[in-house]
Amino acid sequence: MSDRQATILWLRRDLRLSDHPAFMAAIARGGPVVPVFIHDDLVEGLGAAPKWRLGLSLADLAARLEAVGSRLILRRGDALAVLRSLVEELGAGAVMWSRLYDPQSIERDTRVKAALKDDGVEVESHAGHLLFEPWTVETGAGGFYKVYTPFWRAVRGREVAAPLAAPAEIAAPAAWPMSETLDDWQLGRAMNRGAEVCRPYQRVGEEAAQGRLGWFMGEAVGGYNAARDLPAEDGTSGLSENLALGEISPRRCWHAGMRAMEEGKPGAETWLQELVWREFAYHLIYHTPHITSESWREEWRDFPWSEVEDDRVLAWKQGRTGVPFVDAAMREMYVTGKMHNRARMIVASYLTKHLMTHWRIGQAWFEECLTDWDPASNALGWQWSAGSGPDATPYFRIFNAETQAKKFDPEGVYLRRWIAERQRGPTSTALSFFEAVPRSWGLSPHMPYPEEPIVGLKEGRRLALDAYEGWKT
Ligand SMILES: Cc1cc2nc3c(=O)[nH]c(=O)nc-3n(C[C@H](O)[C@H](O)[C@H](O)COP(=O)(O)OP(=O)(O)OC[C@H]3O[C@@H](n4cnc5c(N)ncnc54)[C@H](O)[C@@H]3O)c2cc1C
Repeated sequence: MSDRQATILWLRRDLRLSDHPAFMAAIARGGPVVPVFIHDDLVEGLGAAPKWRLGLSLADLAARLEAVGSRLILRRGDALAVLRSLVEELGAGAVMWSRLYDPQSIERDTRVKAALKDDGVEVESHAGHLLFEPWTVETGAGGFYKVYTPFWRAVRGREVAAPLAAPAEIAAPAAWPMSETLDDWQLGRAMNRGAEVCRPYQRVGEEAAQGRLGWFMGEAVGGYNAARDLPAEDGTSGLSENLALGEISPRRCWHAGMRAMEEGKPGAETWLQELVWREFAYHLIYHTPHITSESWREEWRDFPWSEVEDDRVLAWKQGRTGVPFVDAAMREMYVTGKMHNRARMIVASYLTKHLMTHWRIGQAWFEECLTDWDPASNALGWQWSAGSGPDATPYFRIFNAETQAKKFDPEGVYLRRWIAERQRGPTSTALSFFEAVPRSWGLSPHMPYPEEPIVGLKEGRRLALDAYEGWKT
């Protein structure tokens, strides 16, 4: 065995053992494999909820690795500096990782790859986070897709390789390098008392994710077409948190969906289409990285959105706008770390249209609060809702939260679940919002619910349309 046979596996958003091409490639090199997670500036910059959720995932992965005789090494610092020092300590000959596609990760990974190669280290980046690498899907004219439906048509018939099994054994180095601990990192610090409230809603790790996928395909996908629009129902897969951190691979999801489709389950194709929305979001973030920070359509960059975080924006964040559907959804996110997709569209519409506030403010708040936060899907979701993005809903399509509630929550179950103030005997779920929020917000379930919306639905619609007309001309 050469003295450069050890391989470092740099884990990031691929926190699983099965269907992990980079892991298998590291094992195939034949020497010991040292899995490492680096707490660098990108991790430091995560919002409170996704950072806390990452910590739960790392703890789960560390336990899984130990069960197969391996370990998860934790190090804090600049990624290149940490990898260089581990290469030196271990005498490692190679570093491998699964690719990421957001602009910050690409910038970092390109720099790290070039420097390690200059040092004479073998470096390989592998697929694993997506079904289709963004540069492999091209329009007839040779460009990238800007519209979802032709993107879906281009990929739906493609061969997707079957998921790989988890390694049964991972060779360990003669001596494990020093590791920091998750306790040292305190990834949940910014969650404060919210962590305890939010914890029961998290389905953490590979085993839980695969179990949920099995449940969804067995019990729920058949009813997905109708249930996916009903925020009070448990009618969607709930796998976004697992996909965001790579606790489950999209390939595993794809194959499960395909099997359900072949079995004639009615919602399966729609579900696969949703999975491909995630791919589309990554296709766009790769080809047009400005989607994360600027209105994707250039002409929208001077739209008169406010970027001031005034009292109305605070009311939106705190679930106190006086528009029950909006408030229920914002509270759902604060308590569970997730929000139903229809609710995401409604709160985004209310912020960017009724409150005439820039989508970036909403994007940043979601980044703070979502345990399924994903750089690509969040950016696309916001720009789609605001009207500034690719294949976006037209700006003048303004959701009416009241009509939406009547249609998709006709019995008011979702509203009662989340808004305590409007009830005599509120549920513990509704009350838990007040246990999760910062004390500094000064909220209590005994406060009266706002009598009037901060901006009425009709009034806000008119203001938004007037602003749009004025801007267009
Ligand atoms: C303003 C806004 C912000 C959003 N931010 C995020 C985010 O930060 N992270 C995130 O994962 N999703 C985001 N979405 C997309 C969507 O709301 C969630 O993916 C979905 O609610 C997750 O629930 P689920 O796992 O039960 O989905 P299912 O309905 O079971 O769908 C299966 C999977 O498909 C993908 N998917 C579904 N809908 C979409 C979509 N519209 N766009 C992209 N991928 C999709 C997800 O990975 C999801 O897990 C956002 C949507 C909007 C409108």
